[in-house]
Amino acid sequence: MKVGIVGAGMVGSAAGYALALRGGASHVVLVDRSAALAAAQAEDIAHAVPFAHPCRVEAGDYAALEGAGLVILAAGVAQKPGESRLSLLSRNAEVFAQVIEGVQKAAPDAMLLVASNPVDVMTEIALRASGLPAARVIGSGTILDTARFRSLIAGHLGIAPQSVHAYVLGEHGDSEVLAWASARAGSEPVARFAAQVGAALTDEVRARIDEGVRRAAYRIIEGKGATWYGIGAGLARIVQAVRDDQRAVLSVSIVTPGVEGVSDVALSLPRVVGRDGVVATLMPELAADEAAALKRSAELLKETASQLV
Ligand SMILES: NC(=O)C1=CN([C@@H]2O[C@H](COP(=O)(O)OP(=O)(O)OC[C@H]3O[C@@H](n4cnc5c(N)ncnc54)[C@H](O)[C@@H]3O)[C@@H](O)[C@H]2O)C=CC1
Ligand SMILES: CC(=O)C(=O)O
Repeated sequence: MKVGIVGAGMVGSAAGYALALRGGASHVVLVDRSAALAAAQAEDIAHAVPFAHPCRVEAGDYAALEGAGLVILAAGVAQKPGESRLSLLSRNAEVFAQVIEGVQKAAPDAMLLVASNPVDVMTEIALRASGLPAARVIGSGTILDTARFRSLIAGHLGIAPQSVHAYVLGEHGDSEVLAWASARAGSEPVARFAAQVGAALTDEVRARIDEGVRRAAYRIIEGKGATWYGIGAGLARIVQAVRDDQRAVLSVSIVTPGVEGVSDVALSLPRVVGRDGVVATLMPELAADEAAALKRSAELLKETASQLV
């Protein structure tokens, strides 16, 4: 599959690199308002290809996206230390007005995979501007937060993160919801698994994991200016699910008809992802406090998106 990436900064280039290493695309085209940056990133990523899988990597303008099956949108501004994702909205909404027009002229049917923050609201903007079906305008949503959650639970239990089945729901941002009630390690509820391996999930441990997930981006941005490896791998994972029609269950964001009484809001739930985009959505079992937090997250996103109209 030919994959376009608009925005060849840290996130876009990390996604291109992850695609090249994972063999997630046959052809990657990087587009940026700085043609020199896109060209440099494409050349650098192309030099990884001989060590990985066959893949043509090049830079281009929007016209070069023609024939792309999917376009990753990673253009715009990123958070400065201490800044929230939601504070980026007006600046990135302006960027998307140009970017989506450019993408649609060249590849009107390409699926859109949104990474730019605030990713849930940007997904709704991309949906409205493109006129594509909601299932084909996917935000990376909480795929990264879910990875952080699994990795911290796994570290506590002393097992591989791949053996943890747990999701972060709602906003990719401060109001996100760690779904503990449905979390499993192997086939066991995490608390039962934890008791069996002598690593009790006390309130203190849960609070430490919650903070570790919710504040991860702030910590990393403070330390190195931006985050890119985790999301780059997450974006490549979503692309592979689409390309290979995997029907993988991933926590991604699309505009959703109804969540906890809130209508038409983009947020993350576990969703089945394949060739046609999101083909099904799951509502995990939630504790009462988790359901209330998901409702608050949905209301916050709905309110934020409504300010754009
Ligand atoms: N969804 C997620 O989990 C994550 C999302 N992000 C978000 O991804 C976005 C990109 O972050 P970085 O790559 O770190 O930023 P960056 O500044 O390194 O890259 C952004 C790129 O967008 C380009 N750009 C800006 N306006 C453009 C336009 N009109 N047309 C084409 N290209 C344009 C810039 O030239 C720049 O190369 C940010 O909004 C950031 O918050 C970052 C990490 C994780
Ligand atoms: C920056 C961002 O959204 C993240 O790393 O979660």
